[in-house]
Amino acid sequence: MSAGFGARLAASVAARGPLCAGIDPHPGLIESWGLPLDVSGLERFALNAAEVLGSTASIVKPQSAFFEAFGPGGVAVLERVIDTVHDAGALVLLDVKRGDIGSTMAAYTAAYVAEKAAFTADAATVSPYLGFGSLDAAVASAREAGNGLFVLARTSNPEAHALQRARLEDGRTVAQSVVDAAAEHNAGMEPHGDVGVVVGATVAPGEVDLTRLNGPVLAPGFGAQGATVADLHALFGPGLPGVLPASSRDLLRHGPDSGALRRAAQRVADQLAGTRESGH
Ligand SMILES: O=C(O)c1cc(=O)[nH]c(=O)n1[C@@H]1O[C@H](COP(=O)(O)O)[C@@H](O)[C@H]1O
Repeated sequence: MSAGFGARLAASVAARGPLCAGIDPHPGLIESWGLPLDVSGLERFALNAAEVLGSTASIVKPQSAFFEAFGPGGVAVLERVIDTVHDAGALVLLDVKRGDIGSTMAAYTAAYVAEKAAFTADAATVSPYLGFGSLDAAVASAREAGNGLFVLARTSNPEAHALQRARLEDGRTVAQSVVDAAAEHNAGMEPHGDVGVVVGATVAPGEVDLTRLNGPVLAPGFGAQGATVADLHALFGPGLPGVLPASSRDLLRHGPDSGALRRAAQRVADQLAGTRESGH
């Protein structure tokens, strides 16, 4: 059996840095690459992006919604994207944000992260907002298969504030309770656990305490949603320990030229590694 997700992610980040490159084939982006708005255009867009970003970033996050929007043909393209990213040497975090009662979660788990799952991703995004316990079995079967989960805790969108900052009876915020539940699953794992959390790069510093998490933190909102490298440092600390800053549109707008897309991804990777000026 291959190493667990936490260990594979740590190795990939050590080799390539922490950038999580998103593949979000927005209709406007497909058209801006001069491609038709159909399954053939989606395929050329997404496979080109997968090849380039899969050879630059440590982990690539295809957003399933943009593939599902094209129907079964789009979903078939998503499957090829996963294979292409793997062939290029990166891990795949499939962004599906599933969340349901436990018995239904078992089917989503079989689709995405269990042993012999229908899609061969390394990890998937899930929502804990039917109660974190509804994800417990998914955590167990992902772990058994050597895969991971990223649980939404404090998301990057402004509509999330009221719900995720609300206080429980014990005084913790809802978002903090999600982080704490993930931490329980990760306790004692080395180099770190396989249950990540999502904390948007746009979130105000000090809102969420990640010190006990012992797992990866996906930080979308970096780039197109306005968060900068300086914001990441203010939020997560200077070394960005365990943090995977995620950017989709802000990278993809540099296509269709593969060289330009590769240079854009490398530039961001270098900024994150602190080898360049942070550029703002
Ligand atoms: O789970 C996610 O990836 C996610 C969580 C979150 O809090 N905010 C967020 O934007 N995302 C996803 O991250 C991507 C952001 O895309 P860009 O804004 O183009 O970089 C989209 O695929 C979103 O669905």
